[in-house]
Parts: sequence; C-alpha cells; structure tokens
Amino acid sequence: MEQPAGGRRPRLVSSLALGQRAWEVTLEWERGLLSWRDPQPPRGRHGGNCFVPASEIIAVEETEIEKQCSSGKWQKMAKPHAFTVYYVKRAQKHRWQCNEVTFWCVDEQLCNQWIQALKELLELQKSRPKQLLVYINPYGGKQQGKRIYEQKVAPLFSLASISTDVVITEHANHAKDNLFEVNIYKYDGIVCVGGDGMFSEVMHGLIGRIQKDSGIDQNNPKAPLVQCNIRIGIIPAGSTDCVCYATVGVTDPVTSALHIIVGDSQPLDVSSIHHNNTFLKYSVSLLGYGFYGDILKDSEKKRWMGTIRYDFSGFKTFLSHHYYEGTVSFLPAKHTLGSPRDKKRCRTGCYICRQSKQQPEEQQKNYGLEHNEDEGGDDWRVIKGKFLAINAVNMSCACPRSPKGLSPAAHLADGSIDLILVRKCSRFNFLRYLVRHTNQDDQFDFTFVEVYRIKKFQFTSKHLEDSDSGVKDVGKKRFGQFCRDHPACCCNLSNSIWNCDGETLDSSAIEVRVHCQLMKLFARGIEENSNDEAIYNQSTVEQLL
Ligand SMILES: Nc1ncnc2c1ncn2[C@@H]1O[C@H](COP(=O)(O)OP(=O)(O)OP(=O)(O)O)[C@@H](O)[C@H]1O
Repeated sequence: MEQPAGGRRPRLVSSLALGQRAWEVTLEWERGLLSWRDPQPPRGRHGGNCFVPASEIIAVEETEIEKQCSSGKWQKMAKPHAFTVYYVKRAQKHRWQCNEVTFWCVDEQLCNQWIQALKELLELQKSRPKQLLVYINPYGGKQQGKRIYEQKVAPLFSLASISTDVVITEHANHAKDNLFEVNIYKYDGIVCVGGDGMFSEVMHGLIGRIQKDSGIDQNNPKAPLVQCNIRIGIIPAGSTDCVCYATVGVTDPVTSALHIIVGDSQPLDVSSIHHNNTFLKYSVSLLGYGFYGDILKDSEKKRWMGTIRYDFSGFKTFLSHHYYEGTVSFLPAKHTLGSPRDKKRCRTGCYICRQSKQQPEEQQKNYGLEHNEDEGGDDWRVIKGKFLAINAVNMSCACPRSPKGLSPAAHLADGSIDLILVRKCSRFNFLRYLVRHTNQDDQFDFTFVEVYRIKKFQFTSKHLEDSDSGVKDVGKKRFGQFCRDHPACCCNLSNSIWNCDGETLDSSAIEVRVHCQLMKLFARGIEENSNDEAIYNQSTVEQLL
C-alpha cells in the first residue's frame, strides 16, 4: 500500500487477478476513482485501462468463485477469495447498464481489505437514497409496470441495499391521496412506475403535501411555494414517458433505476395554473391550447385504440386545422441568461440553470412587497389574435418522436417558460412548421410563429371575453357544432381545451406562473453526446403527428 505525505488516506494498489491474469488495481481516495490496468497486455493488444468513479459504483460484494477452473490451475492453489464490483456502464443513446467485474486473490485479508475500502467509499456518497417509497401503476402503458419493476428495477435496488415500501395503485389518484397520509419525511425519494400521468399524480401529491405541511395556500396564485427536497424518480412504463425522456435522454427502466441508485439530482421548474384564485394543476412539460389540446381531447375518446390513438388524433387534428381567438398577456423573463433561439441546449450541469439557483430565495424575499420586480408592473405584454396553437413549455419537450422538442433551447431549471404562439396560417405552412421539429431547421423562423421566454402568462379566449352577448353565443355554439360534425372545416371553434402534461384542464381562462426549481428528480439532465444528435434525421412527419 502506498503512503502519501500529509496524512491523507493512502492509495490502495494491489495486484489482483481478473480471470486468469494479474491486473494492477488501484483505489484513489482523493479522486474517488477505482481503476485497473493490465501491466503486461498480451502481444498485439493494447493494455486496457479501466476507470470507474466511485459515484458510479453501484455495489461491492464478496463473491464465491469456483475453486477449480477449466485449466485445473487452481487445484494446486489455496482457496481463491473474490469480490465483485457492480458499476454503471454507458451504452448507446444515453442508456446505462449495470456492469460487473470480479477480482480475486489467494490472500483473504487483502480481499477483505478491498471490500472494506470500497464499501467505505460508497458510504461517502451521501446523495444516494437508502429508503424509497415506490408507486406502481399496474395499468399504465402496456400494463407492464409491475413486471418491469419486479424484474428490472427491484433486483438493482436490492443490490444497492436500498430498502423500499411498494404500493401498487388500485385506482387513479391512489398515489396522490396516499402521499397526503404517509410519513413522507422518512423517505429519501418517491419513485413512480408508469407514464407521464402517473408522474404528474405523484408530483401533485408531493408538492401539495409539502405546501400543506408548510401552511401555504395553493389557491393563492401569488404564494411563494416551498421547494420539495424529496426527489422523485421515474421508472418509465407508460404510453407516454416524455418527462423521463427529457430529463434522462432515454426511456429505459434500468437507466432510470441506476440514476436513482447513484443519487442523481436534477432540479425542475414547475408552473402553477390558476383560474379565479382557484388552483387547477401543476405542469412541468407542455401546456398546450389549440393543436395539442385538440389532439388530447380527441385521443381521450379513443383510449380503446391504445397508443396508436395519438397518431390517429394527431392526423385528424392536423386535417381539421381549427384556430382559436383569444388574448395572451405575459411577463417576459429578464433574469435568465438564455433566449429561446440561442441554440444553447440544456445539458447535464447546465450553466444557465445553475445561475438561476438563487431565484427561489429572491421570490420568497419579494413576496408581500407591493411593487416587487416579480409582478412586472408595466412590463406585461398583450397579444390578441387567432391562434392554431399556444404552447407554454417548461422544458424542450423532446421525445422519441420529436428529438429536438417544441423548444429545443428551453431549460429544465432556469425559472422560465418558453411561450410559443402559432398564429392562423395555411395548412401547408403549419405542416412546414411541424416538419421543422424533426430536422435541423429553426422551427421559430416563420412569420406566423413567435416565441418568448417568460415568467407568467394569462390567457382568455375571445369566446369568454364575449360571453356576455348571449345572442352571439348561441350562433357560435351552433357553428361550433357544425364544425365538429365536419372536421375538414378550418373555421374557428369557440374554445379548445388546455393540454396540461397530457391531462385536460377544467378552464380555458388561466393564469400561469413558473416556480424556479420547485422540485427535484433523480436524474442529471441529458449528457452531452454529439453522436446522438444525429437521430433527428430519422424522424418523419408521420411520427410527429
Ligand atoms: N390502478 C389504477 N387504475 C386506474 N388508473 C390508475 C391507476 N393507477 C394510476 N392510475 C392513473 O392512470 C393514469 C395514466 O397512467 P400512466 O401515465 O402511468 O399511463 P399511460 O398509459 O402513459 O397513460 P396516458 O397515456 O393516459 O398518459 C394516471 O393519470 C394515473 O392517475
């Protein structure tokens, strides 16, 4: 063992066997790094050097290995002592796998010393969860949630010595209601196994519970919400897993489980949505009126079709080409360093998101001040018009169908919303706009598309503004009915609905405000990997619709 100066913990260097050959294995405490190299690589082969940071070691276990190997060599030797290191291995397209390597030696004491040292190093990884509360939606997606959890996730949690309390949901809102009853503070995290709907339910339960315990009234649209430090992990098992995709880069249960085990933490902005001082919902990805609202409305009626309903309803909604009149008022975001068209993608360790970290404290400080900067004063902008789509996104909304997403440069945690207004245009132009979500061209470079980075917005449909004039209304309702019966008609219907992260909102007139880094996920954002960006070219318009 090497003994460096200065009383620091010594580096552990040993010659250990890996298979049939002796490797030099090193554990560097200061750098938190395990490495092994072949000191005499076979002729013609380069010496392999392997490194695993301690933060990516999943577990260390003493291992029984066969006393006799095929060559019969060990017969003459003393009993081998072995240990296995399980660690994260990066595969293609942001996928993580659990890899293992087994080292052995004949010196039992040396073997134990290595196991002890590695376990101590793992103990130092303080952000790792020890106890998790898991909710499984057995009916999400292809109804595989339970199987996915039991076969792919639970064995990894057990390997990493994470204890779990598992609840298999029996009805919608089971998890949300349960989160108001259990002692959530004894857990290091909440895991949901399901799709975006299940995640939304757990998020509402957790944020709601924290506000309740802190005496915050969620119905007050101006109340500064209390941050949730209990992280949520998403094991994707739904028909849409967009939040998982946008925060991990892939929808793969094993990858997500490994991000939970290593204790990743990704802060996330959350928008609160109110109507007349009544809280409606929280949103973390897409709040869409018009095109995406209509797709949801139609697809809800076709649940029997399974996941193909989204393609079907997307195509139908595109053909129907309805536009909606209304007024959007918004408060531009001044604090953030980026802009929606600057091409600075939000990636692991994003600088722009890190700079926004102090925002929640400032919001708390400003609360109650009559003319605080947050209220914006005269800075509000008002836009009246006819819109095919109004999309407010808290993240890029990248998904396998649209790997760039609705706003490629949106950030997960910069305390802003990207507001995209798509004004009435021809069907052909709208198609051109949609196609740009799948290629390298700028989807905001159209005269009928505007994008703003904002903090708050309000929307009222013209239908509601006019609702006093009863006579006009009757006519409009009739007209609306005619259009519903003839979907190829492209006139304006009175109202669309809001699609809030895949669920409908009860009101079309809404008030929205973003809460910077209100919650945290067991994720690290999308890791930089230029090869994966080439995936854009594979998407087609059909996939997008
Ligand atoms: N046991 C249950 N029975 C019925 N519904 C449930 C149950 N558990 C959860 N849910 C609800 O099912 C909804 C959809 O769940 P989830 O997101 O997991 O699946 P999904 O197939 O992706 O659904 P969607 O396509 O509608 O988003 C959630 O809103 C959740 O509240």
